[in-house]
Amino acid sequence: MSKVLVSDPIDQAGIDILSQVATVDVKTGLKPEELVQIIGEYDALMIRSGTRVTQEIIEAGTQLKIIGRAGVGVDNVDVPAATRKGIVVVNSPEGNTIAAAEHALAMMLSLSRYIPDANASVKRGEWDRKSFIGAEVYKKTIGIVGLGKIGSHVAAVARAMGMKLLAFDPFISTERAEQIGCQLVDLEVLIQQADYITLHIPKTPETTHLINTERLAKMKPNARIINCARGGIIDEEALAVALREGKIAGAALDVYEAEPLGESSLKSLGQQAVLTPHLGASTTEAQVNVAIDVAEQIRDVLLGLAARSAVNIPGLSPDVMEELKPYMQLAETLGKLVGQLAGGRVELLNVRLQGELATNKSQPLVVASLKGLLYQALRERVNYVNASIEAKERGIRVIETRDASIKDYAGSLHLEATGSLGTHSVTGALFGGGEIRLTNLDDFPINVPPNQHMLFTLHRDMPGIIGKLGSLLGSFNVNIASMQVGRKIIRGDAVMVLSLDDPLPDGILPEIIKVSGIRDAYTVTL
Ligand SMILES: NC(=O)C1=CN([C@@H]2O[C@H](COP(=O)(O)OP(=O)(O)OC[C@H]3O[C@@H](n4cnc5c(N)ncnc54)[C@H](O)[C@@H]3O)[C@@H](O)[C@H]2O)C=CC1
Ligand SMILES: O=C(O)CCC(=O)C(=O)O
Repeated sequence: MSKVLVSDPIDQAGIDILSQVATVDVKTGLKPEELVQIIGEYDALMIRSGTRVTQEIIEAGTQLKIIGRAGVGVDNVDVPAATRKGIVVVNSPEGNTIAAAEHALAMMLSLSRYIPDANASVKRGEWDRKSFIGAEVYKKTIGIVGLGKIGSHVAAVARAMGMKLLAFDPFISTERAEQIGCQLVDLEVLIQQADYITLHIPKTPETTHLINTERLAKMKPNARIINCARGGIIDEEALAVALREGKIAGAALDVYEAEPLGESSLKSLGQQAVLTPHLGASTTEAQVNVAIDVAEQIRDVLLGLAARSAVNIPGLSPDVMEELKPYMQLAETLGKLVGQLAGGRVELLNVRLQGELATNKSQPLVVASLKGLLYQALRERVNYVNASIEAKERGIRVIETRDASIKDYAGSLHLEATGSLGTHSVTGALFGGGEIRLTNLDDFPINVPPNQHMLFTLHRDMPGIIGKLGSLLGSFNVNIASMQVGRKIIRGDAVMVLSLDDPLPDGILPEIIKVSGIRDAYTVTL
C-alpha cells in the first residue's frame, strides 16, 4: 500500500480520502532535518503553508510521486526541483477564494470601525465610546489591485455595500472589468483616488514592494490599505512610517515579508493597524474544500490517474503524454515569450500546429501555449486544466490552425498574439536531444535556444548598431551571453536576439530605443 505523509494540519475530510488508497501518517511541526530523514518512505506529501519543501527534501524523497498543497500558493515548494524529478505538484486554485475575499472585507470593516481595539477595551472593563468613531464604506471608493478570483468576489460584495469600484490589473480586459462592475484604471490613478486599497495579486518580481514610500505618499490621508495576498507586496518599513506619520489612515495585514511575523515596527502601532496571522484561508469551509480537492488528486495520482490541478506536469493519459511531452515545454515557453512581447491584455492568440504536430492529438499543445501566455498574470494558479477557462474569462480569443505542409522541422509550433504592445509572433521547434529552439520571430528567421533573460530589438540592418547596443548594455553592467541577428534582406529591417546573464535593469529599455537605427526593444523573462 502507498504511504502518504501529511505534515501540516489538514481537515479530516482529506485524511479520509487519502486513507481509501494509502497508509496516512500525520506528523505536523517537523523540523526540516526531521522531514529529510523520513520523507524517503513516502509516495506522497500533503502540506499547507507551514512546510517548506526544499530541494533537499525533494532529493531525499526518492519514492515521491506527488506533493499536494492544500491551498493556492505553491511558493513554499521548490516546483522546478520537483519537476526535474518528475514529481507532480498539485494545488487547490479555488478552494479558499471565498474565505480569502471575506477576510479582506472583514479587515476593511475592522479597520474602519476599530473593532479589534474596541473589543479589547470592553474586555479590559472600559466603556469608551469616544475613541472609536469610525468611517463608513458606503459611497467610498475601493481600489482593487488584481481582479482575479479573490479580487472579483471582493468587488461583488463591495459593490453591494454601495462602494465605487476602481481596479488595476494589466492582464484583464476593460470588458471583463466592466462585467465585474469595476472601472479599470492605472495603478497611479487608483492609488490617488481610492479610500480603500485592497491587494489581490501574486508576489512576483514586478509586485515586490509595489506599495512603497513613493506610492504611500500619493495616497489620500484617509486611505486604508489591506493586504491579504502575499507578504512583501507592501514595503512593511515604509508602511509603518506612513502610518506613524499619519500619511494614511490605516492598514490591515494578513501576510508579511517574513512569517511568522517577528520583531516588527508594525506591532507597536495603535488602532490604525490590524494584524492577523495569515488567516485568509482559515475557515472551516475553505479547509474542507482544499483538503478534499488536494486529497482527491493525491488519491488519483497514486491510482495511476491524472491530477486535475497539476501546476507543473499536465494530467494527460500516459500514451498521449509520451508523444507530446517533449513539445509541452516548447509550447509553454513560446506562450510565455509571445505573451510578454504582446504586452498585457492579450485579446487574440493564434496557435498554428505545423508539420507532424498538425493532428488532433496535439490539442494539449494549445492549452500548454495558453498556460505559458497566462503565466505572467497568474503564476502557479494557471494549470493545464484551468488555462482555457482563464483565457476565456479574460476575453482572450484563441484561434487554432493546423498546417501539415510546413516541414522545416519534423514538428513546429507558431504562436501569434495581439495585446497592448501590438501583434507579435514566434515559432519554435525541437532540435536533436529535444533542445528547444526559437526559429522565427516576427517573421524574421532566427535560430536561438531560449534563455531566462532575453532582449529583442527591431532595427535597421546597418553598420555600428550591434556595437552601440553592446556598449550601452556594458555601461549598465549587463553581460551578453549570446547575440544573433535575423534579417530577410541585407540593410533592410532586422531583429536582434540577445541572451543576457542578468535581468535588464529598470530604465535601460528607453535608452536602447534612443539608439539611432533601433525602432523597438522588448525584454522577456522565461
Ligand atoms: N491570505 C491568504 O490566506 C490567502 C492568500 N491568497 C493570495 O491571494 C492572491 C490572489 O489570489 P487569487 O485571486 O486566487 O489569484 P488569481 O490568479 O485568480 O488573481 C490574481 C490577479 O492578479 C493579476 N495580476 C498579476 N500580476 C499583476 C500586477 N503586476 N498588477 C496587477 N495585477 C496583477 C492577475 O491578472 C490576476 O487577475 C494570491 O497572492 C494568493 O496567493 C490566496 C488564498 C488565501
Ligand atoms: O494554507 C493556508 O492557510 C494559506 C493559504 C494561502 O495563503 C494560499 O492558499 O495561498
